[in-house]
Amino acid sequence: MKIAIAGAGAMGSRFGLMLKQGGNDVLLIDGWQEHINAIKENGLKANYNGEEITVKVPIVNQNEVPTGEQFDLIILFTKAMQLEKMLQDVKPLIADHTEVLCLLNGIGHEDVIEKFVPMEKIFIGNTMWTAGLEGPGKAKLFGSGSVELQNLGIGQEESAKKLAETLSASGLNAKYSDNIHYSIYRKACVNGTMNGLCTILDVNMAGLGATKPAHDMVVTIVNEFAAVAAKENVNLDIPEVIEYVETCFDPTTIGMHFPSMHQDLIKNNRLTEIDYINGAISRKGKKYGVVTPYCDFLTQLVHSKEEILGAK
Ligand SMILES: NC(=O)C1=CN([C@@H]2O[C@H](COP(=O)(O)OP(=O)(O)OC[C@H]3O[C@@H](n4cnc5c(N)ncnc54)[C@H](OP(=O)(O)O)[C@@H]3O)[C@@H](O)[C@H]2O)C=CC1
Ligand SMILES: CC(C)(CO)C(=O)C(=O)O
Repeated sequence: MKIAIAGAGAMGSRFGLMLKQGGNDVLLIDGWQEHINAIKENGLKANYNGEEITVKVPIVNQNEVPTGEQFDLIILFTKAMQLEKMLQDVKPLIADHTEVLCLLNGIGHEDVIEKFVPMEKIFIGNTMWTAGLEGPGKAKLFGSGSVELQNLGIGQEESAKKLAETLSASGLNAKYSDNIHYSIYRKACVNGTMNGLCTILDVNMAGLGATKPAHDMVVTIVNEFAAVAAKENVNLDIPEVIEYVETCFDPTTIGMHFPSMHQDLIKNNRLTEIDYINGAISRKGKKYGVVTPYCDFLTQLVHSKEEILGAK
């Protein structure tokens, strides 16, 4: 399959690497020139579950996407605030048959994608895979993960199932979800707790889980997400979601991971996706008349920290 990864940071590199190793024809697309140069010169390097590997994979700057090339699949893996610009830049690659899969964290990305891609070609989902960048062209990939996805367009279930099979054939452990809005809210509860709290407290997920107030904070935040989701007819099974969120504390699975928001702000001094996670719940809460004090406060704390650190 001919696949473009639009946004080849940590996660785009992971998916690109695994899909390439799985025999697909992969093109990475990104905007970070130093990273592009490093991959062009030395290949994509990765510490892959403890083993140092190099994979030769083509990469282009999003300002110079090849005209005349068409892709079967484009996987969107930018940060939420970069999504619209990326879609504008990759527009020439979107042919009539091109399927577009969005696996970004956060809520409501379909509103942006719909401006560029016909509904029947849009697939949305989320992932529990993790990844980090050690520097330009060098990824750190450990542990295992999963993907859930569904079609947005009516009658595209078979295409969504095939897409999940394609990802799974490269070891990405993908499955079709028959209620992706539920899955996205469920995953957003993971990010709404782990990402902001680990960033403010400067710990990994296992470190957060080892603190006494962690459980109460998780319970309160999940309840705020659930109250907002219910207004959109997504009825979260709150005890199950809390249990799911707290699996992230396990140091033997993904607990040692510093969430992507921590990587952004604390490691790389970059702005965060908080407005698309807890901030989205605050905004929706105001719209629906639901109070969300923890999400409001966490959003404010992360924005204050961005200002203090002069993040860009
Ligand atoms: N990392 C993780 O473990 C997980 C991340 N996600 C989600 O996946 C999506 C993509 O995240 P992720 O792969 O972590 O994003 P990254 O921050 O690794 O990459 C996103 C983009 O940021 C820019 N960039 C990244 N690092 C630097 C740097 N040091 N200096 C300059 N530019 C840089 C690059 O583009 P540009 O130069 O154009 O800005 C890059 O394409 C997000 O929605 C995230 O929440 C989901 C699950 C796990
Ligand atoms: C759940 C978690 C923490 C890892 O998949 C993530 O989504 C992130 O790092 O942003």
